[in-house]
Amino acid sequence: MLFFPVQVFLISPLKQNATKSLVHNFSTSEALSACFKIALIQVKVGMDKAKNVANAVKEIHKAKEKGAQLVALPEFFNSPYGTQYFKEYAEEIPCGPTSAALKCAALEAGVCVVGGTIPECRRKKFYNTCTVWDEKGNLVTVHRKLHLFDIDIPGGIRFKESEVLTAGDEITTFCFKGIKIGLGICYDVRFFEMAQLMAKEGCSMLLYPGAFNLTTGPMHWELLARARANDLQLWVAFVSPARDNSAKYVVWGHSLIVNPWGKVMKMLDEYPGTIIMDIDTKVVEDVRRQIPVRCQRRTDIYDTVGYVKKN
Ligand SMILES: NC(=O)CC(=O)C(=O)O
Repeated sequence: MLFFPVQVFLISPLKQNATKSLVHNFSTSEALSACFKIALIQVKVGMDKAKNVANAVKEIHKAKEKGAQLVALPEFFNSPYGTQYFKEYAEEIPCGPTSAALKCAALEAGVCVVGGTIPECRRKKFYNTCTVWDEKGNLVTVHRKLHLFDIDIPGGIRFKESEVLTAGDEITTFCFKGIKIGLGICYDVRFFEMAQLMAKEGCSMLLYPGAFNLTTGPMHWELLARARANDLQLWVAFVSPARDNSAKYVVWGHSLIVNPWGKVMKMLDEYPGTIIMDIDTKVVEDVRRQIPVRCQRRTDIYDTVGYVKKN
């Protein structure tokens, strides 16, 4: 087998700006300052889908009572995590019951809901999909997990999402109160290039519903959140389900928010809970002004991303 080094430009289908071919300098006029209150809801997920959804809806309303304006749920909040469950729990978007419940919760509470993820069936394929609803209950966007979680760590964990799921093929950002938020799902966070594209698009925050496990969680969960926040100088939030030790896939929990300095501002343990936090995107500007790596890049040396293409 021959391997050829190939130089490629980072060009990607960005939903908000599909026609824009990306250059490698960060735009300077992108981020408007805004303050908002975010809630990250770490719920326990069981076998009963209706109960999982009702519980999430109840927590959305509680977060609203605490002043939250944007409420985010975890990965697979309506379904247990496991390839054996995805087809059974899958729904069409937006006409399934989970979409209906999220739409209604967003409208009744008057908040933006980032609906974690659910198994989605679409044209005979299955996806791991995040929906975003505005405070009027309109579906703003969907993100389908781009990188499927296929790993094998002997003595640790083996998981193969691709046995059942199909990967999405678009990068997704959306606007909330004038700022751009980038969406990724769990394993997506390991792929720096994806996060970098969203930062280049002008995101001030990256939000990842995720469900790491007891092997990778302690090693990489906080590390990855801080790495993305520090490298890209933006807010990063991860939202996990709470831990259920009787589940086949035991999640790490530890939903967290990291500021653009790379500092963990709030982190839960493994139990159900909610993080409520004021997000000020002015911090993004402050960090970027004080440590101006974005305009110090030696793009003359590394303007392109090299990879090795199999032929
Ligand atoms: N569950 C995932 O998608 C990712 C994960 O657990 C990991 O990257 O580790």
